[in-house]
Amino acid sequence: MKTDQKSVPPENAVSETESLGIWWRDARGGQEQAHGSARLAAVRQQVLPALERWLRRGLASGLFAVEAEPTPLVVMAWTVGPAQLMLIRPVGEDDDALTRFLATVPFATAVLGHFLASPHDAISVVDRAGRLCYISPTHERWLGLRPGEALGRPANEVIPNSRMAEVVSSGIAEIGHPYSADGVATRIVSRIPIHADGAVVGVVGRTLFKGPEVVQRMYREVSRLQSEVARYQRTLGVIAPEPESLARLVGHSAPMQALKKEIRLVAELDVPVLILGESGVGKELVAQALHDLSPRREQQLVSLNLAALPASLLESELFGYAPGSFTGGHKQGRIGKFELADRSTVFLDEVGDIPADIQVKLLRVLEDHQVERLGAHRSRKVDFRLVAATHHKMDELVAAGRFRLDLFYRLAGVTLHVPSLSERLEDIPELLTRFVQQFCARNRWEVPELHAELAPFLAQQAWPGNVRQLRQRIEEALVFSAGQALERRHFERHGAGRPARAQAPALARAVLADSQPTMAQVMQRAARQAVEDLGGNKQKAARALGISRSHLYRLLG
Ligand SMILES: Nc1ncnc2c1ncn2[C@@H]1O[C@H](COP(=O)(O)OP(=O)(O)OP(=O)(O)O)[C@@H](O)[C@H]1O
Repeated sequence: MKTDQKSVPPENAVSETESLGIWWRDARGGQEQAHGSARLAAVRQQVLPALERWLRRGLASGLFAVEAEPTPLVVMAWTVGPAQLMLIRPVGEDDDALTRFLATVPFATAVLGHFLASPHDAISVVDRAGRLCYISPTHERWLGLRPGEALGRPANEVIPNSRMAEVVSSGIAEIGHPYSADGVATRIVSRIPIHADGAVVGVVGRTLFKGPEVVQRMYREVSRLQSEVARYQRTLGVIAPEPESLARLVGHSAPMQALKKEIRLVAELDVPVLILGESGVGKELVAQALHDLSPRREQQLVSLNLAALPASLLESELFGYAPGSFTGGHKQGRIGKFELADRSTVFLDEVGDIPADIQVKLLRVLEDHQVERLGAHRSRKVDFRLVAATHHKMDELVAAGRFRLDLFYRLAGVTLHVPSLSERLEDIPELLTRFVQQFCARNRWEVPELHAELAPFLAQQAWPGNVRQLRQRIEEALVFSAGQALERRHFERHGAGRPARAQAPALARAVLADSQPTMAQVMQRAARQAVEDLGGNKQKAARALGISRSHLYRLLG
């Protein structure tokens, strides 16, 4: 055991059983008195040097330990006028923690003093009535109090939002609570009830001034790490294999990543989705992905292109017809797309082209999911999810009175916008590689080398037909590359500088023939010319123009 005193010789030992003794000295007259154990006088030689040291520090009172056999002694000392008074007692095994602390730590009072005066801790003590009986200087300064000013006052009058009185009543400690004087938690507070004889006699409050800064530092560090993890997760999201349906949608440009994220989010939900975007951007692939990632994926997606059908057929395709309801129909009647899509998704492509009378019927079906076949007198409830797509600007159609606003709201529970190729030219290298690989796989070709200048060259071209047109141009170039390395010249075989025109000669001719046509006129003329050039084969004409068949039908009128 460490003390500031040498060991007392055994003959001067104070036994464990000896009781408290009082020693008194008149500093001026040197007069001494001792009361208590007769053997107390025997430790005088050990106690006095410790007392002198304490006196030299000029303190009015003190606590110190003195080593003795068989037990150490605790000395409490006071200066009263010119006299010094000491209470001396041995430390026993049953002594409380404080006494043992005092007896075993030679600088025990300095430790206690540190706690009371620490700039990082504020201490206050209330009695059982919740009145302040001690408040440390640090706490006084923080609260703007003069020394001793708050003593005897209720804690909740002096300390904003104090809970000392509550802890006196409950007797339950509150450890490490955030404390706020004015709504912003800047301190950590512990309130500890002190029990004596089975009752709460007071509460010690301890406010940590340094703690919150540490907590805030940790919080900042955790936030930094969290955002780092999120960044890695985002990166991994790109690296990790995508679901197949999303992988079919080639492209990792920022707009495509955003779109894929939205698809994942929306797919799960049973809301109608309207997919918007120019012709050939991949709206159908988006619709398929929405279905494949939805809870309805076990069933087949049911699709219908509304622009590719004459109005007379559209109604029966959508809603079906009852047996014998019209001449030329199947005898046993026919199920419509909505019924076919029971527990699945129905995808209505080119929904902006739907005739007005069918818009009304469609609205009715969307409102209550009741489908009535043509010529039938009963309707049937069908559990379908609707996904629709259009290249039209729907607000313009609605403003022109060509599309019902109420139907638009029904369709567009959520709208997804598919970016045009010009908005994501950085996807061209990936699209080029994918389309080349797919073409070669289909035709059992070896994948040719792709010239380095190819992707930048393609990115410089205009792609009014978007990805569909790009794909068609790549496949055409592959055909004429005859298995050699794919180069720019394979895209320029028509001699035109711009592949967008070169692959659509009819369109180029139409543009050159008339110096002032509107774009719509140019497109219309090009469509007619292409159909004529290709012997009336609309499928081939659409391919040659780099547009969808439905788009071609629209142009032909
Ligand atoms: N991101 C893409 N990744 C791979 N292929 C794509 C992508 N976008 C479009 N395509 C391809 O382009 C062609 C047209 O796609 P799709 O039919 O989905 O376009 P769309 O927007 O529905 O066109 P439209 O409005 O003319 O019907 C398809 O061959 C499709 O595979």
